[in-house]
Amino acid sequence: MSERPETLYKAVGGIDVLHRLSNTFYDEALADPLLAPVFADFTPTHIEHVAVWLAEIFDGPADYTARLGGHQALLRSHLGLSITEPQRLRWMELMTAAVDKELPDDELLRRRVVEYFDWGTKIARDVSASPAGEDLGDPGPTPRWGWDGLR
Ligand code: HEM
Repeated sequence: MSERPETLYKAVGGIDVLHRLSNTFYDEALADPLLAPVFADFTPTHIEHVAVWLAEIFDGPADYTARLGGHQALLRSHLGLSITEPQRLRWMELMTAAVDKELPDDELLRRRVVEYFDWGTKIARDVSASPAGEDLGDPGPTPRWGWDGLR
């Protein structure tokens, strides 16, 4: 078997694939009765921002930190959303389908990416229980997710 690329970012195929993943996911999420109300203030920049965040998480360029406010800004954008567990599970269901559609046919790669989403959606749900504007303190740098999960 050929060697795996060092990072999940390279293994998924880079920013264009992450952009397609984000796009496919939001097509479904915005049409979903359980999720659409949460995304009432959705703007198309969201699709690109999610792709840029994922690139950084999966060990690609740190552009979310360089131009979009980094880890703290990502957490802050979920404050006050009051995400329920059924909404988190629907988010996971739609994202897992998007992963199956857009990512290379590599079982381990897909599993690691979905594991990241499971971990990250729990954080989003927990943060979303606090009101908008809450001081989150310094959450530290953006986490990185690799072939062995969280580093
Ligand atoms: C690993 C999981 C997640 C990631 C990586 C993620 C990523 C992001 C990013 C990058 C933004 C900022 C977008 C921007 O700047 O325009 C954002 C905002 C947002 N996220 Fe998430 N998110 C996750 C989980 C969730 C979940 C589970 C929900 C709800 C069920 C959710 C709902 C939202 C909403 C409503 C916003 C603000 C909407 C807007 O700006 O239009 N997110 N998310």
